[in-house]
Amino acid sequence: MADSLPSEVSNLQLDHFLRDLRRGLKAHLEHLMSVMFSLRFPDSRDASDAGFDSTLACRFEEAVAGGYGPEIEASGAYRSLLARHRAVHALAEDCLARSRADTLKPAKLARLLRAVEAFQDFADRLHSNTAATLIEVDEVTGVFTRHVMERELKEELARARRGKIPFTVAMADIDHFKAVNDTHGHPFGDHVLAELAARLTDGLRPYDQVFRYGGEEFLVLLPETSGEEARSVLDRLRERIGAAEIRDGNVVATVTLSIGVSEFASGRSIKRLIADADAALYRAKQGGRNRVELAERTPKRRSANPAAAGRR
Ligand SMILES: Nc1nc2c(ncn2[C@@H]2O[C@H](COP(=O)(O)OP(=O)(O)OP(=O)(O)O)[C@@H](O)[C@H]2O)c(=O)[nH]1
Repeated sequence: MADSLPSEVSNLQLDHFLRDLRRGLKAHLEHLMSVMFSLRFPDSRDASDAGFDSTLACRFEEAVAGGYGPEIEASGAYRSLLARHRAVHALAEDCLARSRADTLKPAKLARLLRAVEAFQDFADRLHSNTAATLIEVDEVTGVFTRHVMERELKEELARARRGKIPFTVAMADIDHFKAVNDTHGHPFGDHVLAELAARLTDGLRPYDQVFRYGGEEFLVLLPETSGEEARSVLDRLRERIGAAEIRDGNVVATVTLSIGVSEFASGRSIKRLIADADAALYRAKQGGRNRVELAERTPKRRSANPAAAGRR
């Protein structure tokens, strides 16, 4: 899909593109469902063997038709795919509206292409095969694992170096998550992780990426974004997340996030970028949690004062 969209597009082409996107999603979800069934029922040959009934198939059809009801039960991967699709779709609709009003800028279209590529990449990975899927997509939250993160960061770094475009990474860590597990149990804790991953994905642009970094920690990659911009976007998102309940049956909780943000600067390695985001996250925790801290810009060269450089 992404490859076939030229840089100069007509409204008709965009209309077709949107239709393809919907069709593409349907195919992706059908595939995904079969993967999920083979994961859940490894011994059965097909879905009917495993007692896969039409209720779920109907819900699936509804989801594909665009009525993503909150009642749709879904794994983290499924929800993540829907969240990503919604975001790509909204961006595509926006491009179409702008194109009709003659205000569609090439940069916006380039972002749409990027978002579609990221969406397809995610969907393809889910479908590729079970073993790869388990390595690349986190089972609990449905977002990419560190395995994919490392490759994506390398690519972003190369892109930034080529085009001198800024990008930013953020480390987001759930506050007092141990208490959530201790109070409500581990399964609810898993639900919180999945919900937060979906809310982060939903609240960001479709070409931003959320990865599960470890336990209750997520790494967010924001291409073409300065540290200041990322800070303000993530601060608004942090506020929204902290104000919304997370519910699973009768169990309800609210959780907050502490976030450390670090902008790429030339000469910095990925390791350093992450370490800076981590240090900023530590400051956010120390400062009382439920806040966003921006890493200070590190000098390009080694500081003339080694003691100062060593403190970071
Ligand atoms: N349910 C669930 N819990 C997890 C998972 N991975 C890590 N955890 C839990 O995350 C908790 C992390 O606890 P701590 O490192 O003490 O951090 P915290 O309680 O969030 O406190 P602060 O980060 O200092 O605000 C531990 O209770 C882990 O068991 C997971 O996949 N599922």
